[in-house]
Amino acid sequence: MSSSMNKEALHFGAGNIGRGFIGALLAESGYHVTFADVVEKLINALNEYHSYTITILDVDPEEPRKEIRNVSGVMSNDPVALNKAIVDADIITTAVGPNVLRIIARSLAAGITARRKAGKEYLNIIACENMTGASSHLQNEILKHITDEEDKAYMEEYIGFPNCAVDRIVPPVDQAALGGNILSVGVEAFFEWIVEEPAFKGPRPEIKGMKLTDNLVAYVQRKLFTLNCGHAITAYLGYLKGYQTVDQSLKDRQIEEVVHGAMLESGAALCKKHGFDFEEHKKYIEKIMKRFRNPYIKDDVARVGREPLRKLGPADRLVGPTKMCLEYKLPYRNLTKGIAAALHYDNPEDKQSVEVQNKIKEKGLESVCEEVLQFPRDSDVTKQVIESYNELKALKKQTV
Ligand SMILES: NC(=O)c1ccc[n+]([C@@H]2O[C@H](COP(=O)([O-])OP(=O)(O)OC[C@H]3O[C@@H](n4cnc5c(N)ncnc54)[C@H](O)[C@@H]3O)[C@@H](O)[C@H]2O)c1
Ligand SMILES: O=P(O)(O)OC[C@@H](O)[C@@H](O)[C@H](O)[C@H](O)CO
Repeated sequence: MSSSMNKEALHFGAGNIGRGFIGALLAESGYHVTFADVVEKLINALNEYHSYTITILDVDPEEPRKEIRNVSGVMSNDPVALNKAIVDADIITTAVGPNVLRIIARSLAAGITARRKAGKEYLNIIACENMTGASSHLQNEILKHITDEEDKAYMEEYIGFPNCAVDRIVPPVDQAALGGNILSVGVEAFFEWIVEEPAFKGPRPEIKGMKLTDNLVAYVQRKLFTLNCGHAITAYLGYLKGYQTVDQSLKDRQIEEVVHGAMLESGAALCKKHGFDFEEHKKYIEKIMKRFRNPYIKDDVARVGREPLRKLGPADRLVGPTKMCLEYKLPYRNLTKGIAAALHYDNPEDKQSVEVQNKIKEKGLESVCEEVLQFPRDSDVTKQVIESYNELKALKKQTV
């Protein structure tokens, strides 16, 4: 550690979760937080103001606004400055999106070599992304750039990659309406950050609001297959029916029923797999429905539905719980409706949506189910997805 009075955190991604959640917890726990990002105006603002405001978008928040201080920025594509930040760091976190982990891995590998040469010891790198095993994935990506045996041994001994589950809804906000600047961020009051205890190397960091567990997979899947599953289905059905936001979409009874039904289906499988109590799990679902309906949060369905190819991946929020239902021979009718809605997601501004639509046109739906969802051809689950897809076509015609 740099010194007990001056702890250094480096956080990749000065976006919504970076500023609105992880960076803020680190700063409130006494770290000086350096944000690394590729957006120059964000980095310039961080270096000009060294602080920003968080507004709590909720009913009667205890503390409606918070000032986050002791922050600065570094361009992620400035190798010298970034390397110094990696060497100086006592902890590194990320919230850049799962696809960007591969990109930052090269700089992290160079920084790890530099730490070894500088005689630095323990460091933990926590990838705070909506993905099972995000930190382990980052570790593997970093290892692809580490060829020196000494560096490999150093990384094995000193660099920890605890996985985590990260939960707080941080939507895009109208910063002018919040009376702030480019750094201002609006968040719901709720937050949960659960980190894999056994994977830490060296002393555990003390971070306000960070909870430790030795059963992380259960918590990541509980969150991804419940909240993110319901969120994604709301977004895709909402988009299909012409709604702008999550709360608007859920006022539609047809959508609400499928979303709630899908979360109950994934819940039944999660309880079988991880031993959660079903009654407790139902309360967890109700709380999530309430969070989705938060009238102070206007979360765009295009943000929640972003990158459908990632969200349709075999271990992600839609196919992952469906496979779990298949494993335990449980119903999955609403989940397949959600998958079908994602396959309909046709937003020219989202590159992955365009890619999915082109794939369907070129190869046909059944091939896409096989290639993207990794469901076998002619299986019952593929048939259900196709059936729901065709039903939703009619819905699309009614509403457009
Ligand atoms: N917003 C939420 O409600 C929420 C909640 C929980 C988890 N997450 C997860 O957090 C992650 C980030 O989501 P977000 O909503 O904050 O997205 P965001 O787009 O607001 O932020 C991502 C940031 O990463 C930056 N970035 C891109 N490439 C980079 C690079 N090479 N180096 C450094 N920075 C780079 C972007 O410029 C952007 O500022 C995602 O994995 C998401 O699933 C989001
Ligand atoms: O960030 P994504 O694209 O994986 O998913 C979109 C939303 O579901 C997500 O950002 C939630 O708001 C968040 O996971 C709440 O904790």
